[in-house]
Amino acid sequence: MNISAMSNNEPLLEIDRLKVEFDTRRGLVQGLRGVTLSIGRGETLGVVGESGSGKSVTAQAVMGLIDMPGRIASGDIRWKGRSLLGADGERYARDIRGKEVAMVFQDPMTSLNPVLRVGTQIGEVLERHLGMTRKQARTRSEELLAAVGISAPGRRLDQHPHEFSGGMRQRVMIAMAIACEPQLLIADEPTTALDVTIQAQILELLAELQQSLGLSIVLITHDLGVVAGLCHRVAVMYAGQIIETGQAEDVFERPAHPYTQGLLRSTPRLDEVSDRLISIDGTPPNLVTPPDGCSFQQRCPLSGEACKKAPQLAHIRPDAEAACWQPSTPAWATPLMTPSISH
Ligand SMILES: Nc1ncnc2c1ncn2[C@@H]1O[C@H](COP(=O)(O)OP(=O)(O)OP(=O)(O)O)[C@@H](O)[C@H]1O
Repeated sequence: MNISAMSNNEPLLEIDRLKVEFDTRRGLVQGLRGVTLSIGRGETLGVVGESGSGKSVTAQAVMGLIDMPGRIASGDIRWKGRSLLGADGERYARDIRGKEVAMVFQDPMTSLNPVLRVGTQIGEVLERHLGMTRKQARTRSEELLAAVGISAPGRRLDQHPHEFSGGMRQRVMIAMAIACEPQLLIADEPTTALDVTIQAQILELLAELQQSLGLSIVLITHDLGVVAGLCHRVAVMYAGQIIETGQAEDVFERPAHPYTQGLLRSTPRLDEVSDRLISIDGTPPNLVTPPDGCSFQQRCPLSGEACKKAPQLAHIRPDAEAACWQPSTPAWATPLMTPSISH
């Protein structure tokens, strides 16, 4: 399917009941246990959850970065309606990864080559993917550094990564990621390694780029504050599954899943003075032997008999879904719909 044949609100990326496993000495780790997600054009989706919930594996699967001992066990990943899996899909995926879909990682130092000048590294992307000459690539690299807010870009191109601060290195990574004018940028904890002021600047840059380039962004983070500032929609992950999803503002105002409520209680709010943050008791389940029923039941204050059966994501409001037998919201919030299975 080509772009012109697509309607504007058709999703760019669809992840469909994706299961990813890792064959380890501890046993078969079920990293993703049936993840379904879609991202529309110009949309920013926040993917949140505790460590080990499956956020990075979801991104890696889209980028084709699941290596041994991991494998995609079942499900599908589609870009503009076409699968990226299987022999045909792999060929298609090679054409779009790094070009139409690009990724930024948490630690730029692991992605940048320390011995090559920054200009050489950005230029290499432009020469390889866009067939530019060295001279064209140099001019474009300078424009890209300027676009991500790096001053004196011509001089900076001749420097090595260690001559840049952490925030500036992340800007370089963003410049490389947008070099081929992608439609989707996946950012995996892009600000976690940075201090708070620099974090805010990088998030502001992402928001600006989204506006100016019409980018869709998947922002992976464990920080709900980051999502609130930047994202239209949010997907909350727990133990390899999405347990709540909806418009970001809506989910933050009316979290329905007890896990989302716990995450929100453990996030500091600017408009509230609190002595102490409440953390969620307990630890996530072992993904070698996940529980039969709801994966949150051992930690859930509302857990009951029904939770011995696994809940599916179900509509709780027209625009929001939760995987919980007893979704609840604060008394002042819009009443919930009777759960109806949607997948
Ligand atoms: N290479 C691997 N080998 C074995 N297990 C893996 C591998 N990569 C991921 N996993 C497992 O898959 C699950 C999901 O991991 P993932 O890295 O996606 O979590 P995450 O939510 O991104 O956490 P973090 O915030 O710590 O990055 C975890 O149980 C993890 O141990």
